[in-house]
Amino acid sequence: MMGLMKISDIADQVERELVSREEIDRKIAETAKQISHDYAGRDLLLVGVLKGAASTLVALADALSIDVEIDYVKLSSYGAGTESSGTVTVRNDLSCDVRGRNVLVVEDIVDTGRTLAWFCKELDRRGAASVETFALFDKPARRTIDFHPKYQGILIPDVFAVGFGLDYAEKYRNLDSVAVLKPSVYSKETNA
Ligand SMILES: O=P(O)(O)OC[C@H]1O[C@H](OP(=O)(O)OP(=O)(O)O)[C@H](O)[C@@H]1O
Ligand code: HPA
Ligand SMILES: [Mg+2]
Repeated sequence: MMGLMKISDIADQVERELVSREEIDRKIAETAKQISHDYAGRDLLLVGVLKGAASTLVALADALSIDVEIDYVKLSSYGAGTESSGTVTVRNDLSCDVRGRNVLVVEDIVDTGRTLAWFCKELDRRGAASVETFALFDKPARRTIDFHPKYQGILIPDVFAVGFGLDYAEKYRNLDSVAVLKPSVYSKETNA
């Protein structure tokens, strides 16, 4: 692994590690194997939900043994804070037509479930042949919508997490594992 930021690089800001890099690598490898098996011989379009899913999508695509097409959509519901606004908006749309395609939506995290539930419905509306989901991290305690990704990720407790794509105020996405920040980080960053 090249120079991704590690917890030791920002030890002053981190309270504790939540998910190790080894656990992430294991989950990605296991899921990639399952997806390669499930979609063998079929067309597959991977859709990463920006910005958070970028790290997960690249890691997953690298671990697949089947050929796939890749596209991205930018959705947003959280803004700069730690609470979902409740409204999902498309900030940058897909560059392709999903009509008749098998789509696998790739996310960093499923939290309330609003983003994935909304986007899956939208893909159905656009005429996708099939729509499945993978979220690398899963916070079931926070669900407000009954949503279960087909490929289940690593379960995490009801705490705000950063790293491997997950941000706080657009920072920490390039941390190589997942951590909980010290409360002092949140109290300092009012308008930074
Ligand atoms: O299950 P939910 O409660 O909908 O939360 C999950 C979504 O929230 C985060 O995105 P965010 O809107 O923060 O955008 P980002 O990916 O650019 O950080 C995350 O990447 C998921 O897309
Ligand atoms: O715990 C989280 N961290 C960062 N972004 C998020 N979006 C939903 N939950 C989270
Ligand atoms: Mg975010």
